[in-house]
Amino acid sequence: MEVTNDFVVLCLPPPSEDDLLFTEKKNLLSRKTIDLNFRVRVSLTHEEATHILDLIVQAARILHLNEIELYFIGDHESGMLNPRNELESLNLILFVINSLLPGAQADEVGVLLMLQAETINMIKCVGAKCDGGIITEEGNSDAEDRLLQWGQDHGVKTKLQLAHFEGAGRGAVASEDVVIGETVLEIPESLLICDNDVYKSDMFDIMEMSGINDETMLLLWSMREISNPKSKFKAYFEALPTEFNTGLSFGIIALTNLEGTLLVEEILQAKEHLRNEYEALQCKLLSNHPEVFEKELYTWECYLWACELWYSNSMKVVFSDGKLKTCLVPIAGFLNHSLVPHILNYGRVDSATKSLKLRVSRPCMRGEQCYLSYGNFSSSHLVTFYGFFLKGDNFYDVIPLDFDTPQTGCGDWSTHMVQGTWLSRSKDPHSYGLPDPLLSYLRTTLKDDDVGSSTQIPGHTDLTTETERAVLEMIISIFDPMMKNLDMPDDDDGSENPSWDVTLAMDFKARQKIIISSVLQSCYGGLQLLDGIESSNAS
Ligand SMILES: C[S@@+](CC[C@H](N)C(=O)[O-])C[C@H]1O[C@@H](n2cnc3c(N)ncnc32)[C@H](O)[C@@H]1O
Repeated sequence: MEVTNDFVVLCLPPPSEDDLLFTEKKNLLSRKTIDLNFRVRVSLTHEEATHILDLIVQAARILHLNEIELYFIGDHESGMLNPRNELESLNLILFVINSLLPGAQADEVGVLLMLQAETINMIKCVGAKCDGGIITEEGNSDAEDRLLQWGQDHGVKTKLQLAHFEGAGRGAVASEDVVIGETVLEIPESLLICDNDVYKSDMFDIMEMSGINDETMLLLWSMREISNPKSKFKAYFEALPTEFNTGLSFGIIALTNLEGTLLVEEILQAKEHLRNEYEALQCKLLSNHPEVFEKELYTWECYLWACELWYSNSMKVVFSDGKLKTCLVPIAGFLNHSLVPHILNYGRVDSATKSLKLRVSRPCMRGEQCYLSYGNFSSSHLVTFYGFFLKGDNFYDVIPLDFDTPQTGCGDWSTHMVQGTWLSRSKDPHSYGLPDPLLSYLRTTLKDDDVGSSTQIPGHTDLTTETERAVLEMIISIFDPMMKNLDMPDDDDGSENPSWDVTLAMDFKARQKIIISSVLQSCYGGLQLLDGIESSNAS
């Protein structure tokens, strides 16, 4: 800690050089003239503390940007971007404050406590926007009870219990109040299901000789292990669902309903890839070693089930030996996903206790569903690999745009994209809810050089109505056909209650239409704005 008489200096860590967005973050901080060292006067009033905290949060938000967030953040915007970024930012600030407190002088403690209380308050406000889900059933099945008991017998410590939630299957509920930073679930490293278990099995040598990669080995191993009565993980396997209902299991009517969306391509490509892999395995391995790979355990259906299990339930964890492994995590596998999660970062085994500790980044009250973040996934990724998507705003639902003309002097973005324009935080009417990098790319590409005939936009010396019109019309020309494709009537399966996949496909398509329609509406609104400027200029 650095203490200078009347000030406490609160330092946020600079962007890491290992961060792929290191340069972009440095540049953004410098464009916004944000310094990461904040001199906080010890005699601050509450109002002044709130103001300085606001500046600190703005800096922390930049440090936690991912690529999509960086694309959409405008240079002139402020305020919360999305719950994940906000929770990460506020937790970093809390960490910095908490690490200053033990060494603080008496007069510094007051201001630090004020900042700490305000940060916790902000974290609670982010959490208040989360829908905890509706419990449809309490109490567990025998298999779930056996798994929880097995966990307890093997050193799992938890403040969670199970419940069933509407539309989400099982989920975890806090059995007592859990405060920020507290561990809600602790699992010994030895209970994580990973490649170590494959290495110990009699299948390993055959698979290694056949050149099978680690992830496929895990799939093949789990396909047999699930029916091994002596498996160490019997209780885990017995508590798994018999069907996963992800996009990979969509039937033909559901896929037909998705026509016109990028999701249909994503699912078909993923499925084709898996089918090819399976067929290659059959030639290479399954038919040559029937004594190990028993025919009835290694059907295409079983292979697809195992893929769905690993895609929807696995986690990437750094083990105590420093190796990053994909693993199945008993009991943690009951946690559902949210865009306003309690557990954000869980990817490292604690080397002191040799256990994976899942800590909460926002409080979880007794009886409340405790959520995990599976990652910054779009709805299409969630549908394909997890079989659901979230009803609220998903910041990662973007529509990529391909342009032939190369970039010239308008940032380093190699691809462009849009998201629902209602998510834009820009107050400038000439942003039309669209991202800055896309607008500057199109403005440069479509610039009208005939300055004489152009009408300048008031307040924007560099913008003319002609160029703006060309930009908006270009975007409309891309999104109008997309909307028409999606406007085809839905093809339900003829029953009053369409099957789960058809319902999910129709819901997904409806969401895509809302996003595309928001882009079109914003562009048409922009054209009207330009009409108004031109007509007032003419009169
Ligand atoms: C890791 S498991 C979580 C436990 C799971 N609900 C169960 O009953 O076994 C992941 C699966 O849970 C479901 N899921 C997770 N989060 C969800 C959410 N927010 N809404 C609906 N379903 C969700 C999806 O089916 C997903 O594939």
